[in-house]
Amino acid sequence: MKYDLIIRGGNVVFRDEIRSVDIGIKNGKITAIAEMIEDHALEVIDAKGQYVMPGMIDTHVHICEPGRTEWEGFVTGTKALAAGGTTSYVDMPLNALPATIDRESLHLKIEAAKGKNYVDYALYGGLVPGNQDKLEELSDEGVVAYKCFMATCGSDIPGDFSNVDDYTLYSGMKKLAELDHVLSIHAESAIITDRLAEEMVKKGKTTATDYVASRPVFTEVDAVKRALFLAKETGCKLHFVHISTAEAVEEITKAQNDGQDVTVESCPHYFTITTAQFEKIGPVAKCSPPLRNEEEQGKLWAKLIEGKIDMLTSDHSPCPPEMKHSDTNNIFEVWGGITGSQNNVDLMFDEAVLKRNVPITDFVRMIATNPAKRFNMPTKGEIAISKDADIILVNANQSYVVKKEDLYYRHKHSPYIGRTINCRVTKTIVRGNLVFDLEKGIVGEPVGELITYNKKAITLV
Ligand SMILES: NC(=O)NC(NC(N)=O)C(=O)[O-]
Ligand SMILES: [Zn+2]
Ligand SMILES: [Zn+2]
Repeated sequence: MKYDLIIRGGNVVFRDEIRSVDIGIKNGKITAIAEMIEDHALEVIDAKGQYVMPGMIDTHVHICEPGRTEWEGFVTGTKALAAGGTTSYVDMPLNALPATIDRESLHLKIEAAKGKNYVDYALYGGLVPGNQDKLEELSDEGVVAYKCFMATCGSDIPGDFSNVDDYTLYSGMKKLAELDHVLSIHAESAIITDRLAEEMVKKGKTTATDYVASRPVFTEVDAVKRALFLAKETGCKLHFVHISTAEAVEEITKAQNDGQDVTVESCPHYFTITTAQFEKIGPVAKCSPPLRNEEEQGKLWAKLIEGKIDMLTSDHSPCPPEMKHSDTNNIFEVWGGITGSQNNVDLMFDEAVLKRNVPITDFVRMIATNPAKRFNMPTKGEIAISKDADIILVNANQSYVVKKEDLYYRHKHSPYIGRTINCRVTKTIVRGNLVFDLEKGIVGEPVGELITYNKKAITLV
């Protein structure tokens, strides 16, 4: 048989246009794109009336396995990703125990992940105080990028992740510039936000709005500017994770225009939940940087519409429900992190494309093409001949309400429960394998494979 699978008659989203064509797939790759593929295939999917696009590459996911599998594991986490239209993700180096900060911990991650992923996955290495001499071995083992925190994220648990001091940030950047790797940064000023939080709690101000006020816009902008300055000094490539303010995006755009190699991501929650809504929804919507007010959110939307946001990610940072509970209703005491990866594609397609007329080609650039480019996945991110057949079908005329029982997460809480979304991912295909079908749910075995990027091997070739 010439093809294993043919996807027929969908509105296929290419780099710069949408065309109604058939896609032929053989051995996990796209091998034909034509108005009409005459041949037969083992399987045929009728995509008429639906958008056919590259699956999302969610480059910001915290799977907490090994060590904190009770928060989220590979099986549950990647079922949620598959059901939401993600075909590859990058796992963050923190929230598992140990954190992924050297060869040994990376090997533990790789072992723990084997045979449990429903979608393809790549790994981040961490930059933390004291591990500068481990960055190279992480690169040799195939991490696709590095991650550090400028905000406080320390815990006393041995093996856990910690944030960088300025020296670590500087010297880490120097080393990563040498290794020619991207450093991703959680950019918030640790010193200022920690002190503001302390003051709030002392005054008994412990609501969601008080929490947001303890992490003002300028604390994100300040950290972004400092990181950009050090990156200029060291020549390090940067990526800013979960940026929540237009002002920070502006600083990043300026640096890009100045020739700095820097990219920026933001997440669905910053576009869809305001501070006032956070106050109503409660702790499940707590994250850092925090959810902003309506005016800030509007400015961030303007940046997305202008094309200044390179990519969208979930920052899926799950935890057990008890960690989202405070007996005294003190928001500062609960876990900061949103469980949201199952609603990346549908929610943002609805809000950006259907409601705000963002071109679908721009949307696909943000969810797939740009992340593949930035995080070194040359076989992914586009519907084109010889690329991996990582494909999703989206029905733009199918509304649904997010229900707890439809979520695949280990812990079925999410700020989007009860929300109506006006489109739906109906099928997710990873390298030619159907892994999610709206009618059947998750199908088949966990086919996800590890994506590695070995800089040394590539330069030697
Ligand atoms: N430890 C975390 O997972 N933190 C995450 N938490 C958020 N975003 O609230 C993050 O990425 O910063
Ligand atoms: Zn973060
Ligand atoms: Zn995160």
